[in-house]
Order: sequence, then C-alpha cells, then structure tokens
Amino acid sequence: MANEQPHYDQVLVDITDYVHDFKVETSSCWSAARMALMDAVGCAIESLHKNAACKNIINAVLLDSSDINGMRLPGTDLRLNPMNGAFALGTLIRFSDHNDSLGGAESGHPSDSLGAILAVADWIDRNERLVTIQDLLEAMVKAYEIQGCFQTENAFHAHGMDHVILVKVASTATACWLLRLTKKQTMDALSHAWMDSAPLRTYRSSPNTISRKGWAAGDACMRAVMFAMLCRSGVEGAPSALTAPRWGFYDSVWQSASFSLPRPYASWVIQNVFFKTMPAEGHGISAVEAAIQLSHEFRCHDGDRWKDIDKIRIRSTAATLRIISKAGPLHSPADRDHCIQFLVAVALLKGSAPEISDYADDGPWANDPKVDDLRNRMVVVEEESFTRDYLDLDRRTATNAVQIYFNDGTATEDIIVEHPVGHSKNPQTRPAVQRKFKDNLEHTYSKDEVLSIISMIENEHLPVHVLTDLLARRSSSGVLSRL
Ligand SMILES: C[C@H](C(=O)O)[C@@](O)(CC(=O)O)C(=O)O
Repeated sequence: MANEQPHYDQVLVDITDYVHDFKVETSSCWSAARMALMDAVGCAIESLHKNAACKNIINAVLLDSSDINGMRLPGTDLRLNPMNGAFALGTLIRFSDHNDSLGGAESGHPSDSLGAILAVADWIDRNERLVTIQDLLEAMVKAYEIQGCFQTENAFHAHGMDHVILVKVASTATACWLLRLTKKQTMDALSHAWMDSAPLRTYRSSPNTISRKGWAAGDACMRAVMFAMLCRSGVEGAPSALTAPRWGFYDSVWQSASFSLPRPYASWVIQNVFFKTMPAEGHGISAVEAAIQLSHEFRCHDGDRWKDIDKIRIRSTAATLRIISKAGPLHSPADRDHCIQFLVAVALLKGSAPEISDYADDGPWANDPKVDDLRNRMVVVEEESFTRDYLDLDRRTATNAVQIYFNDGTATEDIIVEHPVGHSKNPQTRPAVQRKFKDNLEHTYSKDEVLSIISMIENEHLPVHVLTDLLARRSSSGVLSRL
C-alpha cells in the first residue's frame, strides 16, 4: 500500500470549520446557554455537598496537586492545572446524574463537556488572555451541538462503546477553539480524540452499573484538554484517523463507512436539552412523575396501603428497557439511580422524587424490603409508539405510562407523561431549573452571592475568572486544600 499522506477526514474538517467559524447570534441561544451553565454549575456544587463518593474519586486523582495560577474549582479553594481541573469539574457536574441530558439513537449529557470548557476558559483567562462569559457560552453552544448531532442518529452503545466518546470529541474541539489552535492543529487534536475511541459502556449497564458512569465524563474531559494542549505544542495528528483502511475508527470499531448526522452543525441542541429536575436516569423521570401522581391519589405512601398493590405496569421506550430495567439485587448508588423499578418504587412509597441520599447503600430505601417487594410486582414493557416518538426529532417525547392494579381487581388510570418537567416543551421547565439552581447554590453561597453569580453569568463581557473567583470557597484554614 502506498504510504501517501492522506487528506484530513471530512468529519474532522467539518467539526473544525464549525467550531472556528460558526457565530452564535440568536438571543434565545444565549439565554439557553446561560441556563445550561447555571444548571451544570449547580450540579457540581450539589455533588460536592451531597456525594462523598464523588469527592473520594476526585481526591484519588488530584492527590495533593495545586497550581498557583490554576483554574479555580467551583465550591473549593483548589487551583488546578487544566487537565486535573477538567477531570475534577467534569466529575462533579456528572456524578449525581442530575445534569442535563439528550436522547436520540444514543443518549448522553451535553453539559459533561463543561468540565473541559470551564477549566480551559478559566485557565487561559488567568494565564494568557481575556476569556469572557460570552466566549464560555459560545464554547458551550458548540460542544452541545457537536455531541448532540452525533447522538441523534448514531448508536455508539450498539458497538459496546460509551457515549463519553462524544464528550471527548466535543470537548477537544471547543478546548482547541478556546486555546486558539489553528484549524490544522484542531483537526490533529480531534484525530486523537477519535483514535482514543471510547471506553466500554459496560460500567453503565446491568450487571456492571458502577460509579465509573459518574466519572467517565471527567476522564473524557481530561483527555480532551490533553489532546488540545499536545497539538498546540506541535504534536502531529493522524489525518485519516477515521477512514484509514483496516486501522481507522470505521474499520476497526464502527463496522460502517460513516456516521449519520441530522443536519449541519448550528445551535439546535443547546435549546433542546432535557434538564433533570431530580437526580435520576433520564428515561425514568416521566415514570417517577406518574408514580408521584398515583401515590398521592391512592395514598400508596400511607402505612400499609402499598400492600394492596398487585401489579404495576410500566410502558416505556426501548432505551428504558435497554438501560434501566433491572430485576434482582442492586449493589450501589449507581445501580439504583439506573433502575426504573427502584425509581418508581421509591416515588410510590415516598410520594416524592428520589434524592441523592435515597440511593446510598446505607440510605433509607436501599435496605427497605418494601422497595424490592414492589419492584417484584412491576412489569416493564416497550410501547413501540413511545420509542418512535422519542426518536422523532419533531416530537422528542420522553414518555412513560404507569398503571397500578390492586388486589381487589380495580386499577388506576393509566398515567401517561410525555414531556416531564425539564423537557423543553414543558412550560414548567424554566422556573423549575431556576429553583434547582438556587437550591443547589444555597448549600454554599449566601442569597446575595447567588444573585451576584446570576448577574455575572448575564454579563457577557465579564472575564471568566471573576465568576470563578466568586464561586471559589476558602477552606477554614484559608489555605489550599484537597476536597
Ligand atoms: C443519558 C442517560 C441518563 O439520563 O443518565 C444515561 O443513562 C444514558 C445511558 O446510560 O446510555 C447515562 O447514564 O448517561
């Protein structure tokens, strides 16, 4: 075979042209990006305060690192190099399964990339040149779009791959843009992201659902920043990383000649993500809403009333059955927040949505026999029309239907929820996301500080470090400390 230098793959060219040349202009897009930024920052602060396991994982990687001019990790007094910062922030945002998500042939969390974007933006702003809130928001719009366009029609899970490959690609592209790499350097860095491929998604699925699903995004963010930094320093890429016969991504792992993309990259995704109003796997959230409604109507959370339940039927999408329908013991918080039967049982018994502490091994529900008892009475089936509408870009429903059958032969209405709160088509979404942000921030910041953070996010000219300075918290000793 002739060892000719290949042209850059079209996928690399298109992502690069988009990330360097696209201009975000519409005000609805800026406002969507602000809301996404607030939500993701809130999720990071929430994990820091409510998820000890998350802190242990970050500590294990950071050791005692600190960098005097480093990016400031929100909620802490850590100053980190951008790679460590991307790991830590990406993990904090994602760990509690509360950050925004997007369905499609592949599902995923577009805000995972903020781990890389904010780490890099803050680090550049402190060390090299001004980076404004507007730059940060623009990078978010672009990362969301790249990840979301790939998610729409390409099922990475069908190849065993985890969707964080897209976090890696989207974060690499936007880190390169923020760092002002040339187009050639950007394509080189992107080629590394594709060559890196994806971890196996077995850590997200039964019987191996483990906490790695919560730090995989941090890992992807960290590698993305590393590729951008390497290529900035002149490291070469592999122009045909995807299309090279035999060894490229397509021949090696994709078993197909290309990806399918729904439309040219623009700014659709940021305006259509699903904001989670409860920390739970996204495909189960409308079932939780239905279960809460039923719990209130039939007082399932009252005393022994749950014992009158004979059967619970959940109709759902193929994605739900593939990702979160599980029988048998649940072994960890990750296993529980990825189990639709656990989510519905807790919602029925509590009469409200599960919270982070409800998943803990020593939490109130993990060892409550009522939960398993109810789980055993559930039947989860696919409703093909739900799957179709979920994949239909115009409808994008996230439907579950829940119906309870009682021992006396009666049954409840079949409660169908198509657009749960958090969906862009649900009018309650914006106020709910604003409430969630305030609740998450008020763990750490005073009400006045929360108002200042909101007005900083609204100030497009503000240097990013001014925001991250306000988000930083001193430890009681006033010195740099680990989490
Ligand atoms: C996007 C999903 C979620 O809402 O958490 C997902 O469950 C998707 C998946 O497992 O494929 C996730 O863990 O990222």
